[in-house]
Amino acid sequence: MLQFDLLKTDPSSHARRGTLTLNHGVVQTPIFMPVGTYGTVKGVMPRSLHEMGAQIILGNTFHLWMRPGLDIMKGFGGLHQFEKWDKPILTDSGGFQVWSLGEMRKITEEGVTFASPVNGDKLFMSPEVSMQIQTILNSDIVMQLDECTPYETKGHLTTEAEARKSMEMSRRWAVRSKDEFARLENPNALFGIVQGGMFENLRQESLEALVEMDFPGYAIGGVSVGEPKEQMLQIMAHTPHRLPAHKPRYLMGVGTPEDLVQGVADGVDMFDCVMPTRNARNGTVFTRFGDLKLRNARHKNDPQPLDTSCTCHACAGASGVSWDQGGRDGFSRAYMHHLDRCGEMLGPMLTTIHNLHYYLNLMREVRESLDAGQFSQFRAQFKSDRARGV
Ligand SMILES: CNc1nc2c(CCNCC3CCCC3)c3nc(N)[nH]c(=O)c3cc2[nH]1
Ligand SMILES: [Zn+2]
Repeated sequence: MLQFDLLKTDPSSHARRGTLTLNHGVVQTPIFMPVGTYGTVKGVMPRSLHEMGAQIILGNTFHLWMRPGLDIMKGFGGLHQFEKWDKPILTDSGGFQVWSLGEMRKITEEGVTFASPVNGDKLFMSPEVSMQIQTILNSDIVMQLDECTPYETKGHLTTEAEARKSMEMSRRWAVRSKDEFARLENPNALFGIVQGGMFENLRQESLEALVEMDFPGYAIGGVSVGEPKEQMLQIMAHTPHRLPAHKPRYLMGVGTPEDLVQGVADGVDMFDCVMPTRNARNGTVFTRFGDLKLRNARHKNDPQPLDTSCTCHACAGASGVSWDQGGRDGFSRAYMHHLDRCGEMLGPMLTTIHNLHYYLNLMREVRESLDAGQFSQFRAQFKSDRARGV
């Protein structure tokens, strides 16, 4: 089941404020969705995800199919019980992940054949198989199996003809995904995925065909695949606001804090990205006033927390009072720099909590500015804060 209620639209952009009601709960949009590939948001306990305000997290069909496998998933009645997350979950169809296997796969109209990266077994993924797996996972939002059209292959830019071929196969796989989803009587929501590469005419054809099929929600795929930033911004400016206003729009695999705010302005409701979690593990920290590299010696003796405005456990400790508000319970940059230098596991645990809290809090501030009709003022403040430097 899926119910999307549009609460407010911003007069000076395509930004909108909404509420998404799913089987496992209600999600306020615009929203950032933490990525939990193997059934865990790496290094973060579900209780911490609740504390930082995570409303929906991502799982991955491909990875969970490989390990722990469908029998175990079936035994637990799905991913919620297995990973002890009781709020909504969105699963990707596995297409993008199989593509990332590179040479180890063979694509035909029927589906994708590939060698398991876990034990080398020959495996086959089709729209039907992907729907069967996602039904066992019982995710609240299911993604169709699609082909993520590459931006370039071995230095050769994807041509319009190649992008068309790929987009048309994804459209045929959308039909097969929808038919199988219905045959399985899955009570959750299936999203169609718009493809078309960097070609606006193909994006238009793709979205029109998917809208015709009347999905409960839509994703924009095929971006953040190594294309120049301005090309991604061009697709963001073209496609999201042309999708049905009364249905949720999900931009896959995007992006930096700036990309998220721009995406909201372009009419996007949902985002996922590995940046906050992956960058946290290599000591790159997002803050209101710019990004910082923990490894840098300038942090060696700095008593301030990662972000002086932040109320997360790393920056404000148990009191939750930020440095700027007089709080002194957070960990210092000096300590975080030390943990990074020593390779201590507490380091990535704390930077992950902070980075996720930063992304989730950014979206909370976006929602509040939309509620107050202040989104354009928020964007100006966000831009100047981020340029201030840490
Ligand atoms: C990082 N850039 C990017 N990601 C893309 C993704 C993956 C989005 N993230 C999924 C989570 C990661 C692990 C658990 C699920 C894409 N997925 C699909 N199905 N199609 C795309 O065109 C597609 C395109 C994408 N571009
Ligand atoms: Zn913090």
